[in-house]
Amino acid sequence: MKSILIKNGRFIDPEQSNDRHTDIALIDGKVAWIGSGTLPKDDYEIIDASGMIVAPGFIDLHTHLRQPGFEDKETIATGTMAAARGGFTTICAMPNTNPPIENRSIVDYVKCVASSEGIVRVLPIGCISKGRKGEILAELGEMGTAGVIGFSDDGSPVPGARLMKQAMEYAAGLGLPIIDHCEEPSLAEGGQVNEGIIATRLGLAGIPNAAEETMVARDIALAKLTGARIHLCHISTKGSVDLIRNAKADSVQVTAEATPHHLTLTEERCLGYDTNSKVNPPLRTQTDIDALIAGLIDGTIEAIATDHAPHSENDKCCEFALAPFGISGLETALGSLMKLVHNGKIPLPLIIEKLTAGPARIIGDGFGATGSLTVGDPADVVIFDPKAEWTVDVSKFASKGKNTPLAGEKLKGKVIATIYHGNIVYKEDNR
Ligand SMILES: NC(=O)N[C@@H](CC(=O)O)C(=O)O
Repeated sequence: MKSILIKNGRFIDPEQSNDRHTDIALIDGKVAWIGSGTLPKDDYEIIDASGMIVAPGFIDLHTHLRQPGFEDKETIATGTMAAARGGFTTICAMPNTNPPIENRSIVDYVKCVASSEGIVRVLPIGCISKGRKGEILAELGEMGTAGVIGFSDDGSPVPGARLMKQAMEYAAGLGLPIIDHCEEPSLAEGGQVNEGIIATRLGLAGIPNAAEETMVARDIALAKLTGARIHLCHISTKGSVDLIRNAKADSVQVTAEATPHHLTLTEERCLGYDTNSKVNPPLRTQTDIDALIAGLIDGTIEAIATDHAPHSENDKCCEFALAPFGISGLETALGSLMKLVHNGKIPLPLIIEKLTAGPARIIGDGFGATGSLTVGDPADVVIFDPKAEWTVDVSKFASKGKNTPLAGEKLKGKVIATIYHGNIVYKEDNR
């Protein structure tokens, strides 16, 4: 492995409150030197990061890798390549695969394929219930021993409060979080887009805010009762942000994530019946976006996670009501989020924190994702140009999922290189 010297970049590491121009040396897969004292002598590959941001590699708490079972949509190989192109060095793999990640052997399978075919760190998440059916608990204890970072039936809620309570009790005993897809099924059933005037104009059934908020409220109550740690996935409504803020004030152990699409796109995106705008939870309103942004700023929401949900072109090429939910998000995350920086809504260091230190704290120690760059840390680094403009060309995606409503859109902010454990796993052409 060749040592790397990153020169002249603006180094932003929110965990260390670092924001300064400095050089960084990476040796043997670790951060070896940051700017002060004598640079260790070595035969470095030099990366000139003038005008660029140098930050800890991004961490995605919510990625659908689809393997095993849905390799036509994505594989661990293609999903980790997409992650690298998006600046992510750690991704957490959701268990709605086939078979689902519901016991030790499937956790081992994902880890094994990730170590041989993946190019960034993959941390599996185990199911809460067997078959994600919400009926009986999955093998939480053995999956905990096998190294999952938490438990989730993501893609489906856990409808029964009693089972969720039991899951929380077990997860708390294992010191792991419940990673919660909050959706009240009887309210969401049949819904295609956000409930409101746009759904009416489209003639599609709506999914009300309350479908999410009812479950957020229930699971906050259960977390308070059990003392468990819960992490709420893809929060999309103002009401959810308010509930989480109040729960934190009440010392409930709750954390939350928002996605780049829920932070930047409104329900109007669905007006052309573009199935690539169909996502669960649905794109909401500007009021919700403003509340999510306020939640990021005041710490109610700790992380930005992509909910990368790749689907094949065949799956999405159909009537809106028949299309699966999901947006392919790893490769457009940074460019989308930079809109919020360029229009003054969120400062750049805060966006970086929500992609690094924020998710790292939720994962916790012992999984290798530090979300920070101090000497001795794994050399997981992203280098990006905050001003580079580019057009989203899905034919260039590494992901098999070309399903993004941003196809053809101009974004400003581009990953130039991603380094995982001291290896360059992505570098833009001609750099
Ligand atoms: N977020 C999505 O729109 N889709 C997810 C699952 C889900 O949460 O519905 C997927 O796995 O495709």
